[in-house]
Amino acid sequence: MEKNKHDVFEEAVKTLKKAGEIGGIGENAMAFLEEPKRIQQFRIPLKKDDGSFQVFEGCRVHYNDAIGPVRNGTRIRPEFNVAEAKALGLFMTIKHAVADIPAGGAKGGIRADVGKLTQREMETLVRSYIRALNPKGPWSDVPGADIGTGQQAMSWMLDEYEQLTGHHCPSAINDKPTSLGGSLGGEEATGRGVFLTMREALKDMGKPVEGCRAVLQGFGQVGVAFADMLVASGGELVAASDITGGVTNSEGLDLAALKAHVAETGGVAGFSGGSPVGIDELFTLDCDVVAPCAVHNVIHEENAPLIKAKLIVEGANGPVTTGADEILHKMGVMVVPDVVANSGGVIVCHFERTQGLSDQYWDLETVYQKLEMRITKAYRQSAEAAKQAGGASLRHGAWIFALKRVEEAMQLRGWI
Ligand SMILES: NC(=O)c1ccc[n+]([C@@H]2O[C@H](COP(=O)([O-])OP(=O)(O)OC[C@H]3O[C@@H](n4cnc5c(N)ncnc54)[C@H](O)[C@@H]3O)[C@@H](O)[C@H]2O)c1
Repeated sequence: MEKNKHDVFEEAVKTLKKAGEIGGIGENAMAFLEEPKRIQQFRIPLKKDDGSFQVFEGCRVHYNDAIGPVRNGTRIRPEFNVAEAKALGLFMTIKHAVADIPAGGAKGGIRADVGKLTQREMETLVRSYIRALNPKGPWSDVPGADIGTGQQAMSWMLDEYEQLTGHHCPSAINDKPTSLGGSLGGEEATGRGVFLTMREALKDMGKPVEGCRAVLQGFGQVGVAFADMLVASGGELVAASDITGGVTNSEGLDLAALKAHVAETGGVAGFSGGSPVGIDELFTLDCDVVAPCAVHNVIHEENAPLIKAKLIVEGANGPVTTGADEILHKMGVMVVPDVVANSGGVIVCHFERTQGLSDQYWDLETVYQKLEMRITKAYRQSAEAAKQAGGASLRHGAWIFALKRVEEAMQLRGWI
């Protein structure tokens, strides 16, 4: 997968340019949007517990803030790089706009291997990141979590921010635990959203969720929440894979047993309730829906023509390459794009910030209800924009809808 890491931003810009062309977005808007508005880069020194010393590279991309303050995403992994942050910052800009969230897109992170850091080193690194970034609060830049950062890291970030500013401000950081002002429903939000957008797409195809046969790549936070809702709604999970391997059962996998197996062994491989299948091979199985919820670029020009499902729902960011997208569109396969399908997390982050600013915290039912309303609307708006663009793909529909909003905001501000 890492062989594609330098292509991530190029792939994102290809989609940007194509959507801009189909949607008639003006050349000034396109010229401004082809690179981020601002990039902060910094180096973080760290004295390690074993007496050694290491310097870590960090960055934060503020892709575009025309429709509101930028938000979200702090990634810590050994391969993290600026191109990745730029691509994800652009995706975030589009995701916010398509879900009618008045926020811009940002992404940042540190190039580090979390597994090789002690807890104290991790805390120091994360606190140093906040000092280097010096975020200006909820009306400017709100960092959230991503790969390598969870609720503990976000708690340290919030504390560091509040120590620096001298006052409490829960809405300055997203993805916090509820005891520090986080929202209920945050952990399962993305997987729920993947399910809800799949349901809308099936509706458009005249098919019910009941009896729908899905294959899932990625048995993590997103994949499991998606599978839970699928099975609870009468659908069948006919194959699942993670980094350890895959398993298939045409009669439907026993989800509870699979979850217990993963909890016990650490992976899907070796589950006795089905037959082994390759981690990418499962995409070409006989099924109605493919849900890639692991990593990017896994559906490409070689395996796209072999896909039998009529619907793909992108739980991961960028799992379908631009080349594969064109092939699938011609084959009549609908792809619910990442910027809509996996926007559940971003939407609940918006709720988290709203709750923090108002000091009023919602129950789970309220969060779920508002999530369903907002993500369904994002899907509908994208489908309508695709139709208006003369039968464009749902991905281009979503991007066109978002780009028009961002373009209008930039025009009103007098930027372009
Ligand atoms: N968690 C969120 O709220 C959220 C929001 C938007 C997008 N995403 C994206 O969704 C994807 C999954 O996120 P998550 O939070 O569930 O992560 P996670 O770490 O909880 O789970 C990832 C899963 O993918 C599997 N995996 C990793 N590499 C793989 C490979 N090469 N082939 C097959 N399986 C592989 C892992 O074994 C694991 O089961 C990521 O691409 C992430 O960027 C997540």
